[in-house]
Amino acid sequence: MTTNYSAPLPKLSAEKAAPTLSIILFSNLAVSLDSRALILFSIGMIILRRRLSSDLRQRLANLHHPSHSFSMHAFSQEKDGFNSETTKLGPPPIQVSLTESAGRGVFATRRIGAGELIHTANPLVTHPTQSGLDRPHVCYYCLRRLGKRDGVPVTSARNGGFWYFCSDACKQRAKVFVEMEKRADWSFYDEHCSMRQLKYPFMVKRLACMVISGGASVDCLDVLQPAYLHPLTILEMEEEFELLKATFLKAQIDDKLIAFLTKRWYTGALARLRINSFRIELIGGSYESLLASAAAIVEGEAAVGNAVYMLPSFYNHDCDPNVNILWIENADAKIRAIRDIEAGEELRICYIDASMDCKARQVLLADGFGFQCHCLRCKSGD
Ligand SMILES: C[S@@+](CC[C@H](N)C(=O)[O-])C[C@H]1O[C@@H](n2cnc3c(N)ncnc32)[C@H](O)[C@@H]1O
Repeated sequence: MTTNYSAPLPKLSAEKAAPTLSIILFSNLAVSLDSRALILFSIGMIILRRRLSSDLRQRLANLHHPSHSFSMHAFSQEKDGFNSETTKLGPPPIQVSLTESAGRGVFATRRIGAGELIHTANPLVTHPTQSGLDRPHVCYYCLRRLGKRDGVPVTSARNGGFWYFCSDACKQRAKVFVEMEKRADWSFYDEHCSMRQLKYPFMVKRLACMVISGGASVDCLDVLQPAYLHPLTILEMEEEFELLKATFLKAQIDDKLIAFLTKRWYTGALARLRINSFRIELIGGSYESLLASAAAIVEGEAAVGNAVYMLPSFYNHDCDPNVNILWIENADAKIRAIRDIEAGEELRICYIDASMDCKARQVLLADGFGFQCHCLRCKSGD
């Protein structure tokens, strides 16, 4: 992790803001009490305020302390992409804290056994690969493969094509971006990005549509670490930005709704997607989709799309990881321990193909993620 890291710290969760709210509520209640009760109440309030303000002071101090960390309980209070499976089981046994040299990382809060499902995560934004759009065989929302026996795909007319969904539920959920996509002619933007084989601009387009229709907050990716962008890359991104903005303007989307759409927002979103997005390769599902996956691998199209998540974005890399991330039948991620992990140990995934040799891994990590890997495997030259 680079020393000039400057990603913003996570915001206080609803739970952490609660003490301030309770002071206001108690103060209003005091108006209806008689004078004796009011004196007793006031003394109680002074004690309570002292306790609460020292609690708040401590929390603020923790935020600025180098060992700043936040538990998964704070995350599960937010709309961050956890699915019900995780919340039903309670907070996962991990916390995000600062590492010595790799920025923030994920640490075990208790011993985790080999094979244990640590947590699951739903994506914040997904997008199918280009081949999935040209010859639709994955759900436009959840990226599930559309096998013949998976039910008749629910389709929706699109400019010159169709959106394919695996179910009515996905079709409903996709409304937050599809309704906005339907209103515009994307031919220039899509062609520009497809010709350059770009994938992340499609995710930013989807995110922009979600923000406009109220399906995502404008700053939902801000907490993630941004990649360093070369000035020439920024220039190229600004060209894409102009096309995106022109598309919305041509579709006569209200100026107020697209006020957030600035060069800064666009490049900021891309900078975050570059190092935090996952390439989704499915490993299972129905017999039909297993066959479809096998056929796709033979054709060299193992990936069904890309997706970005909140919590999985905090996992650092190791060429010999102790955790892996799996996608069984759609873009919902499962994070599983590969071996036994002790309490306090950092959980790391492998960002790249671990079967490559040391030199190739080092080059890929430096070029793609901007860091030099010093993991034990790299140190041993393996
Ligand atoms: C997906 S983010 C991981 C979370 C990140 N550390 C943070 O604070 O948000 C990927 C970035 O983390 C840093 N990183 C991840 N693994 C690392 C490692 N093994 N050594 C140094 N930096 C690492 C790099 O800056 C990389 O671009």
